[in-house]
Amino acid sequence: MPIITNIQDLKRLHERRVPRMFFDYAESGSWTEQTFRENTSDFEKIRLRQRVAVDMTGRSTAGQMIGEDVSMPVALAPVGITGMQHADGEMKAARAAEKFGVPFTLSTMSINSIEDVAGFTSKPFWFQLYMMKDTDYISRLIQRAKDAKCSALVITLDLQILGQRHKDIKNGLSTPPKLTLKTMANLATKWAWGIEMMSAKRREFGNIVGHVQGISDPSSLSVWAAESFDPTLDWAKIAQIKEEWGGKVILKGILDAEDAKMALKVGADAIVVSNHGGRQLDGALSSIRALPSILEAVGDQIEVHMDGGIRSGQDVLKALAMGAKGTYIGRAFIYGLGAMGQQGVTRALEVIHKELDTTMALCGETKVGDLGRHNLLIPQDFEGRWQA
Ligand SMILES: Cc1cc2nc3c(=O)[nH]c(=O)nc-3n(C[C@H](O)[C@H](O)[C@H](O)COP(=O)(O)O)c2cc1C
Ligand SMILES: O=C(O)C(=O)c1ccccc1
Repeated sequence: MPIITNIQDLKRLHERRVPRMFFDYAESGSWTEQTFRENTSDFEKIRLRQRVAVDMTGRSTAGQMIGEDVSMPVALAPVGITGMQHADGEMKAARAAEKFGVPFTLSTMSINSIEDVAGFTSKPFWFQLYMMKDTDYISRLIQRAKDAKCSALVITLDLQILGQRHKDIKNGLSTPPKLTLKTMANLATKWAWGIEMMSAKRREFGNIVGHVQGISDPSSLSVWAAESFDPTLDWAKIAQIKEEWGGKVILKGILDAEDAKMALKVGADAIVVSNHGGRQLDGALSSIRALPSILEAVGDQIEVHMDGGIRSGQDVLKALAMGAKGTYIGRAFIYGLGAMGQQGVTRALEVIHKELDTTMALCGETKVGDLGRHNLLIPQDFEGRWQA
């Protein structure tokens, strides 16, 4: 087994193992990919304050997210068609998260169903909901998530239509995928992935089986999303869904202080400051740059989480020190899954945990709860350079 010391190692193995179509799908941002790039490059602009001669024994990364104990405040983000990166990828990622003591979020767009994941794990996971036009179908999904004892509903608000991702169109990514000669030639070189995929329990969208009907062009992911998702989604509907669910609600995809205030008003338990990993509105602020104004607006009244661009434990530390109470990783765990299945997700979590712990020690801190702005050196123009 290769020696893996960082997330980039897993990314390289992922790219080698998984068909181009699915690697590109995971890696892509929308349009020019500016927001996607800045999600990571803006983390680099923040520097850390080194402190010395502080007793660094007894360190712990443990904390809580929405009242649930976590071994570190890093949840697995909902990622669509995770099961195409590795057979039964959602089940494997959920189990890795459970063993590590961090939350797993199952996407509506998963290959494994809610029931598949519930049957494979013993702790409650979180379910991510996309609001679709078919309200009966949404009600059934909510009931299934309740039956599976999911402990939070994560409602994603930033994808009622799909941002354009050039590579997905060129690669013919759709349901089912368009098998061009180029795609076939590439698939032929990914035989290890193919052989393993034949053992999958599920080979179709587990949560949305039977829901892909009456679409004018089912061969395009964006046409499918545009025709299935509810474009009339508004705060009143979000309040209704919250009522129907009756449990904890996390609103994901908030990037503006005004929207954060609306989330507070509908009574969400937490929000996720997120631009969908730079896959939706290209040109939007990076998540880490959007975070301070949102914390200022609602940070003392609601739990604020963030995702986007986290590729290391140092990034996690920066987000927490900035004031986020929790973080999520998307691609960082997908690289691990694509590279080595469950073991790879575990490795991604281990890498991030180690980096977080070491960085904490070198910053003179022993508890994640003690992290704060005092640990960071933030350039003067980092905030407030873009005024509405
Ligand atoms: C391949 C891929 C698929 C995604 N699918 C979903 C999804 O189904 N639902 C959702 O709410 N977010 C989805 N996201 C967004 C992630 O939940 C998360 O916001 C993002 O990946 C964070 O950025 P990062 O990848 O830089 O960590 C997806 C992201 C990626 C990369
Ligand atoms: O790719 C995504 O980011 C995503 O959330 C999605 C949306 C529709 C279908 C599959 C995935």
